[in-house]
Amino acid sequence: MSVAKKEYKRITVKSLVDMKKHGEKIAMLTAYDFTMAKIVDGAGVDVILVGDSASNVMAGHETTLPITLDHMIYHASSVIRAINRSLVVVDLPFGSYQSDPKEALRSAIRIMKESGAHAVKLEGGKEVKDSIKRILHAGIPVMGHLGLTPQSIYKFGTYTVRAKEEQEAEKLKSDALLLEKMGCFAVVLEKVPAKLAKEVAESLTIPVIGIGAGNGVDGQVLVVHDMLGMTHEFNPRFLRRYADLHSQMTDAFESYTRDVKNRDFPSDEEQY
Ligand SMILES: Nc1nc(=O)c2c([nH]1)NC[C@@H]1CN(c3ccc(C(=O)N[C@@H](CCC(=O)O)C(=O)O)cc3)CN21
Ligand SMILES: CC(C)C(=O)C(=O)O
Ligand SMILES: [Mg+2]
Repeated sequence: MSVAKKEYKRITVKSLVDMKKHGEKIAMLTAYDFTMAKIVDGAGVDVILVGDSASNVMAGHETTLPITLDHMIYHASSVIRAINRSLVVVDLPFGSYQSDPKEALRSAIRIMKESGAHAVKLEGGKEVKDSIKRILHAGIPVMGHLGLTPQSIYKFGTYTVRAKEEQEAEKLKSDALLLEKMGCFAVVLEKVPAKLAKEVAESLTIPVIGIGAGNGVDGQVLVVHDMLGMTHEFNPRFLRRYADLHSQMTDAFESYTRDVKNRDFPSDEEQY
């Protein structure tokens, strides 16, 4: 099951559903800029998420709430210019889809038209079903996002595991089914018990992409700066670091500073 059975020249929303059918796991990472997206795409990552986590990682905000639709379009258009193969999904930011379905559709259309992205993602289930329907009716693919939904952080107060209680778990299961029934092409499950996430993945035909949702789902997503070890103060249990860029970059910046101060850089060969 672990070996790719098919070469996908360009990933489409349909390829992802195919991958699930064939038992091929889906790899997704975030990217917010051209240079990073070029590397992520070139490495064969299936889906690039232009996440509203840019609010934290790029802009330094405490939460994802402040980032605007204009900011998301700027990030997404930079990413789109870099990619050859990956499917690019863009988060609808807080405030751009919750008020009413028409505004949700207008926001989704702006993302598609002004960035060239392939799909949008938004947080929530039943509460946002009319908005999701409206966007889908315009022919825009929608990815759902359930479990820990950071745009609702002030409702919950913490980033703890979600859906540990029976009632919340039941709501999550019915929301996941609703998203599939409406026509979403995939759903992200964030920070929920692995057993529940597996159950949801097995009950759906659309892929379930997990972050802190265990190994029983159809794919995984991480924030690229986290998995590269750049955000060394962010330490959730679900995070696996594939590089230690914080220390490598610190070493590089310290060496550069030393070389400049010592008049070692530039050398004779590095000037005209
Ligand atoms: N850098 C970054 N990585 C992310 O994965 C991410 C963002 N930013 N911003 C938007 C959301 C917020 N996400 C989060 C935020 C916190 C935890 C978390 O586990 N925080 C604490 C534990 C909190 C608690 O248990 O009360 C931790 O252990 O770091 C997980 C996902 C995921 N997203
Ligand atoms: C953590 C992922 C799923 C996300 O929504 C983001 O990066 O904004
Ligand atoms: Mg997000």
